[in-house]
Amino acid sequence: MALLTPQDLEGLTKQLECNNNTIKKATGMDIADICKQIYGTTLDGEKVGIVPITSGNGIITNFSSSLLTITEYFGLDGAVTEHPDVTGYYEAVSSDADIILMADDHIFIAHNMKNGKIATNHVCTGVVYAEIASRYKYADSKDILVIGLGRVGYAGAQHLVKRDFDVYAYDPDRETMEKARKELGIIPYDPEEEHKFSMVLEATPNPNTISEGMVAERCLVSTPGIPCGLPEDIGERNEIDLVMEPLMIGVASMLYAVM
Ligand SMILES: NC(=O)C1=CN([C@@H]2O[C@H](COP(=O)(O)OP(=O)(O)OC[C@H]3O[C@@H](n4cnc5c(N)ncnc54)[C@H](O)[C@@H]3O)[C@@H](O)[C@H]2O)C=CC1
Ligand SMILES: N[C@@H](CCCCNC(=O)[C@H]1CCC=N1)C(=O)O
Ligand SMILES: [Mg+2]
Repeated sequence: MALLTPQDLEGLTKQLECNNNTIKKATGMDIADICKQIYGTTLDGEKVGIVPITSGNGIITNFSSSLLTITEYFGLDGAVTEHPDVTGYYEAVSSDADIILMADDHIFIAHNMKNGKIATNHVCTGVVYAEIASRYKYADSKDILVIGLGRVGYAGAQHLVKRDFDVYAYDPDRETMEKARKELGIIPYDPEEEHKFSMVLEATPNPNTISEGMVAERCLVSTPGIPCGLPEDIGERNEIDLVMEPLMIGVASMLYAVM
């Protein structure tokens, strides 16, 4: 499980504004519209309790404050609890929070105390980044490439198959590829084939996972993967729209998912 670093979270609001502009240009919708489309829900100033968790690698200095920024960006009433862990959870529930946000090193959840709905960051991130890629206005077909079929990528591929896209995928882990081919019906991407895509979802923890042969002249690369999988030179040469940021889009998806 690749963990965020405080550096990843610097200038978060700026990163979100920049990505929202790219998303609007590339899809005609902003992040809130896209989340509303995915879940059929809206946000209405809900109270959000953010509970720091000290387990495992411990508290990431600006993680909770980043969540507070995100909840406020989407018009919700967020608050970070004074204490972490069980004491913090008790504080949030006693303060009548509608939604609890908290993460250990493995799972990051949004839990709606009023309707019981619960959502994880990795599934919500996969789904929202997949949805963004799939709404590219200049797509040349329903072909979409998914690079990385881990917890995030697999959820994204599943969402795209459900939405009737022709989902090609690549992951070096053979078992994962076999599972995705059998369970999702994805088409294994063959690098030998000269098949260039106008929509790419990348969800790997490695750089340079996107090669020249994968991207069409005009392409939307939607990637939650950290670090960026798109090599600098390809990004400059082709007309590529890049949607990439470390946390906010996935959290927006979690909030809409539990309404
Ligand atoms: N931006 C955001 O909001 C979020 C970002 N992340 C990031 O997304 C990335 C993926 O997270 P998870 O799915 O939880 O990780 P994971 O470890 O479950 O899955 C990663 C997958 O990528 C595959 N992979 C590695 N190198 C590859 C390559 N060259 N080509 C194709 N596939 C390759 C691995 O075989 C593995 O199946 C991580 O960097 C994580 O930090 C995760 C959650 C939210
Ligand atoms: N326990 C810590 C938070 C740990 C979050 C680890 N999870 C990640 O880094 C995932 C979430 C999005 C991308 N990676 C705290 O409360 O400060
Ligand atoms: Mg995100």
